[in-house]
Amino acid sequence: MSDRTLVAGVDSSTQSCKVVIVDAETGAVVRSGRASHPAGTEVDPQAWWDALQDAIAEAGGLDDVAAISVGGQQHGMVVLDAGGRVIRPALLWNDTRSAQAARDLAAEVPDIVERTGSVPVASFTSTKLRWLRDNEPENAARVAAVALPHDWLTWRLRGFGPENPRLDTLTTDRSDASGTGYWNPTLNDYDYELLTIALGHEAIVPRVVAPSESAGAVGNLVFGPGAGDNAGAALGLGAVAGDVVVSIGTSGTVFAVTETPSRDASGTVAGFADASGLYLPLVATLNAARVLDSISALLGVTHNELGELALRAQPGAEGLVLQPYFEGERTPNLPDATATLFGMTLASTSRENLARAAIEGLLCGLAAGLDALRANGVTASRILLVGGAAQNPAVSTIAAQVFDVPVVVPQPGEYVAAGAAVQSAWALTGQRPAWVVPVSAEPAVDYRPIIREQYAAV
Ligand SMILES: Nc1ncnc2c1ncn2[C@@H]1O[C@H](COP(=O)(O)OP(=O)(O)O)[C@@H](O)[C@H]1O
Ligand SMILES: O=C(CO)[C@@H](O)[C@H](O)COP(=O)(O)O
Repeated sequence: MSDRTLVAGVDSSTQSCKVVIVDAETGAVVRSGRASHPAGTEVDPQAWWDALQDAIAEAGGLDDVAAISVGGQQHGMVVLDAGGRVIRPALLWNDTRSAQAARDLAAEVPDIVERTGSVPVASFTSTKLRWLRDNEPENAARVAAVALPHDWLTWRLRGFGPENPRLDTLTTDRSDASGTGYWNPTLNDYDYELLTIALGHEAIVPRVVAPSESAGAVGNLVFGPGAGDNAGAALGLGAVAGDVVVSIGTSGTVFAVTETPSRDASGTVAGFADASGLYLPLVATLNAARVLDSISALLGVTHNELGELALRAQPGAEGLVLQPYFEGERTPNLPDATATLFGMTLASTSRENLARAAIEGLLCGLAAGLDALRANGVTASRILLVGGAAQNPAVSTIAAQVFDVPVVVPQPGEYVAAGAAVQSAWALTGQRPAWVVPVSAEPAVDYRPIIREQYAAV
């Protein structure tokens, strides 16, 4: 039997659950597993639990693992009754039904940006609680505790649930707490009054575990605090000042680790916290990797074939511009928007140009996010490009044409799960590990202003 110490990290993301088991000394992945989540913006958390069990089993189980930490999609509303039962399916970050509730909360609490660092949007948990209060009052009345996806999975893994409903043992971390809409990043604590304003009554919220602290142990298995997925990726990548992470998963996100909190009154930049004790100003779009899923399906090609088509077209796709608001949009805040294709002429309307317009459109949304971060004081020396769609060579090539700073593509990997594994090692040893992240591609800067100019024009 090996004498090396193994730690696990989980990413319970929108589309799937990923588990990595790594060498605590080096961070090298020893085993991994993955299982799909159901589609839709409303999901029974039991499906995440089942997927987690499957992914852990595929990763060879936890018998020889010393610590585990769970990262996950942010904001999802998991409401529990006094018996620890889930009251209704979770509303996910990309469910836009609470758009009006977000506007209502912003109007009722004029100093909400000072108090939470962010203008509320439909993604945030607080707006989902307000929607519940207004639309399902019987369910709202039963809410005894509110948790996030990573909080609930950690609690279940620690042996709690309807069979052992100790709501006071729920835990979270400051990165995920900061996305609820009722947490104050400056005071480093919940704003309980905002929670009550949202839900209509008081409720238990998970204890916020510090970055180096353990969330508990079961037998010999130590639990790290867990994190929101974007903060997890920042940890997994070891992002430092000057690094701006661009993640192209179900969501598109642009974020950086900063020493000071941000408060963008325009609502473009969310003033989140990171998972190391610092801050994580972040811009999120609703339309990212699935834009490419959709256009690949439309063209009847694989992702790689879509990339090949796109690279056969010229930058700017002969004027064809896809504004990819397939699921409404969060940034800009247009929850009811739909996608539009501009600039169709007989010459521009080709498969190659459509493939390129899809990649350019999703990247232009993210480049606008970079502009907003910069306007809020973030320095960008390079882009770290991650997430499912970053694995596509055409995406990184075109990213080097859309962003005006160098793009670095780390070795393909599950960086949210890797960040959770960092937390596991940190909780186990008391020391934050400094694992090396190899780079897989560094396309030369090839900035083509025409792409963003055309997009801005529509
Ligand atoms: N080579 C590729 N090109 C484009 N998109 C891809 C590629 N590989 C995976 N994807 C897409 O990436 C998405 C999954 O990315 P991931 O970061 O795991 O998402 P999430 O964390 O939101 O669940 C899926 O929509 C998938 O189709
Ligand atoms: O809402 C946000 C960030 O504010 C999203 O980034 C979610 O956290 C979901 O992430 P993915 O599952 O798409 O990676």
